[in-house]
Amino acid sequence: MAPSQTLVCAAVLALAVLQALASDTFIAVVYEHTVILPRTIHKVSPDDALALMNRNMDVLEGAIKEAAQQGARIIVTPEDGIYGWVFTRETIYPYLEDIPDPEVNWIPCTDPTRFGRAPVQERLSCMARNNSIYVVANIGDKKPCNSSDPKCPSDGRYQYNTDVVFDTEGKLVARYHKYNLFRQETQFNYPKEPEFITFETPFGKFGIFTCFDILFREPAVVLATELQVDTVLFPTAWMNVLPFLTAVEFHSAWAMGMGVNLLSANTHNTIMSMTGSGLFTPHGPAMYYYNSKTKEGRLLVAELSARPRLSPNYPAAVNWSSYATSVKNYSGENKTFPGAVRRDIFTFSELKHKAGNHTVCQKDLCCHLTYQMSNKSKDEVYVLGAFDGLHGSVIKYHWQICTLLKCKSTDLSTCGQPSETAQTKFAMFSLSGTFGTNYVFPEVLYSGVQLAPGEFEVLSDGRLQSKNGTSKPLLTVTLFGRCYEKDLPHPLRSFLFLHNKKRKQL
Ligand SMILES: CC(C)(CO)[C@@H](O)C(=O)NCCC(=O)NCCS
Repeated sequence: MAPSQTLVCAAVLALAVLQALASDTFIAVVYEHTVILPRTIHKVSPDDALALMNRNMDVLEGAIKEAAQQGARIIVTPEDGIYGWVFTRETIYPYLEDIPDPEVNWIPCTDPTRFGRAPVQERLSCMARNNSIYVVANIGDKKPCNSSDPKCPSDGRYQYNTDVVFDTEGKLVARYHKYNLFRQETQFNYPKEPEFITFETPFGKFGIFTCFDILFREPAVVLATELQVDTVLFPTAWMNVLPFLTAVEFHSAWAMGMGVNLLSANTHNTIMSMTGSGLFTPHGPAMYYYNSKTKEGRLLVAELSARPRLSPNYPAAVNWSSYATSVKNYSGENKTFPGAVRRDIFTFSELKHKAGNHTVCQKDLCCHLTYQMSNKSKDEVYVLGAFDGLHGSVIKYHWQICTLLKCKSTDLSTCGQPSETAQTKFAMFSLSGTFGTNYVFPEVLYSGVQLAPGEFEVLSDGRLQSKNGTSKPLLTVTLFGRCYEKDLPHPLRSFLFLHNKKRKQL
């Protein structure tokens, strides 16, 4: 055979083998872990730090074994799941390890000292290897630097909030440094550039990012649209915020809006309002958990499609403004009034009747609603709301929101305040808006912060509508739009940079 023929044969063979190994579906697990927190805010010894991390890893090991027994190929554990979040730069230091670039081909379980002391990576690697399962965890990376690097912090090291993935042999296959740090995370540095981390498996192409990242373009949207991942791994420590940003509500909406699977493992801490994990698909949640009452974590198992993408050009396949720009405004006699959802001033219009059509507009956004309530209770008020503007006090990013919302009480000044329960079911709703973006996330939230799997759909003309009415009372139906190109530059990135430089000069 000519060399070129041999090459072709090898390629064909390799493809055949890959196809035989590839599966249409796979079982995945996310574990909502109640993190055991350090008992002191003071700096501890490396041994004490490891002891605390081992207590958390003891619990995670139980979850990993259980996941493997249930046939899962991959398990996701939460952000800050091994040591918590109450730290300064100094006090987190004993918890950190140097995490190498996965291209070094390292199995910590079989070669634990190759890159210095790394007991956490060793144990995670062994848990993956001994149970033949991909393990996804969140730990801290430290990278020494010196004055030859003008951005090197004064204490001589970078510290990163880091996701790691170990494959079924225990090999480190992915390392991701969190790009969009949340405000209190001063123990960590921002990476200089966003990282777009992916890896291939027989059950699809995976991407990874963490928590606050999900609200921004880089790396989250780029992974889904340009790098075309099938499933996103998402360790998080998410603090629920009603009405639009509870964990299960927004994370399920992101999976639908982007047309990918999202495996979201949240930390469980009811005092911090952290609960809500799930295995979310483009068609809705396969499994989810929200419990603000118990202290217990929860293992969630579901079988997912390995190739869930609806089309290669999703989400552009949905024209979010098509319907809304084609209809006339339902103006009528409806008065509008302003109301605050936290600091954002929405334009609201009360749904006074049992059924009807409404339009409200703010700036460039007009929202249309057609609805029918099953019962119109005197004790409850619903509004249609619109918001088009910058959200956030420190980090400012642009939202366009259309929402059907239950007010906290019958007093209209409470519209937009958090409300967890409702009594009114809807026989139908259809919500649309004149969005200036392709990135719109459809949320439906029922009383008790419950999702509505299979009970609503998004049409290609951008309408979010019920299929057969709502099986439970409704808290909110929301089209959550993000205009990434109108976001302001991140103020904290440069602030922390200058801050570190100044500390160095002192
Ligand atoms: C929901 C949201 C965004 C509202 O401002 C906020 O409550 C939230 O949970 N942000 C992400 C939190 C995060 O990155 N945690 C990791 C370190 S504690």
